[in-house]
Amino acid sequence: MQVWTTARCGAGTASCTVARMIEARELTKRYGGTTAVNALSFTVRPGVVTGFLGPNGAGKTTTLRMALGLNTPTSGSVTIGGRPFRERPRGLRHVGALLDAGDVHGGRSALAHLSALARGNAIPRRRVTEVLEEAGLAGAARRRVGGFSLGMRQRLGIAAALLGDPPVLLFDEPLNGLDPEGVLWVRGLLRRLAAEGRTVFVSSHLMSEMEHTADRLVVIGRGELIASESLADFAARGNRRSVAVRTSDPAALAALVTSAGGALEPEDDGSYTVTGLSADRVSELAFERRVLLHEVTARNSSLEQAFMELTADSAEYRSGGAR
Ligand SMILES: Nc1ncnc2c1ncn2[C@@H]1O[C@H](COP(=O)(O)OP(=O)(O)OP(=O)(O)O)[C@@H](O)[C@H]1O
Repeated sequence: MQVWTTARCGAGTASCTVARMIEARELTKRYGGTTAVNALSFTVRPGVVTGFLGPNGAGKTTTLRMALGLNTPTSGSVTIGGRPFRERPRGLRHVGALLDAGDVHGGRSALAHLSALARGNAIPRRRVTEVLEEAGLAGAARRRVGGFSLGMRQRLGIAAALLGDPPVLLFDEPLNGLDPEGVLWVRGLLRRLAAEGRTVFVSSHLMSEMEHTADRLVVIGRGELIASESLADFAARGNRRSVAVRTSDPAALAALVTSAGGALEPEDDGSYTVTGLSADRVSELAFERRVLLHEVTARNSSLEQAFMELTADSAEYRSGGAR
């Protein structure tokens, strides 16, 4: 079903791109002694899904709230289309957002909630019906939101974000509480919104949620920028060219590896991990110097591992068993 009508602006033109960009510059937010966001700079462009990733407490919600003018930065700035969001006269028709799905009056029906938002933002009433259908809530439109499950509230929050047919969309953890069908729906929706030339910025603390959806990533830890790049570049960064090796002459292998610029670390199971060299290079070196290898295996770290490695030092909350 094609519900979108107003969000196109000659997608791809330079002025359209600028009008839809989210830009954070040295963005900082302190709460008393806690620095939630620290000198954060990044750019989010239209036409792609940008994942906003970070461990619990990294500062994602605080950043999104500042982008939406709900929190004031301590210093620095965040703009949408070159201006702070507060100065935007068109509200939901310019920027749609899902922040806290629970933040809806429980006594109202989904229909009444969306209708009130539509009235307040000069959005045609037919959009309410369209987004209820899009979110799979048409059958529950007249039910009180207080009786909604977490997943239904998420769907309602997403419907509200879509209501103004906005060219810029921000979603804070949109997959929370959704069933598998809902997860697939959101993934498809985010990709479609981006393909239509919109700016789609979506937060998550799980790489597994983003790796099938996002084209680019902004990764933060303890409020600071860790990476702002394509998914492929991020994966390559985490891929430390590690090679698992077994040998009966570790001293000779260590000398070879070190002289070639790599490093050798022993593992608990008697094998060794070589970093800084490819598996082919390790094999060649060992062959040239007659060092017998019993195993040479290239290890590719997954995106999840890359995320864990790069955010390990900045994760505020870790379970006791996490390494
Ligand atoms: N209103 C507030 N007052 C004091 N501290 C706050 C406030 N809001 C957030 N913080 C702190 O700022 C830091 C960042 O919180 P934030 O909610 O932005 O992180 P997050 O990345 O969205 O985390 P999560 O993935 O758990 O939702 C945390 O240490 C949090 O405790």
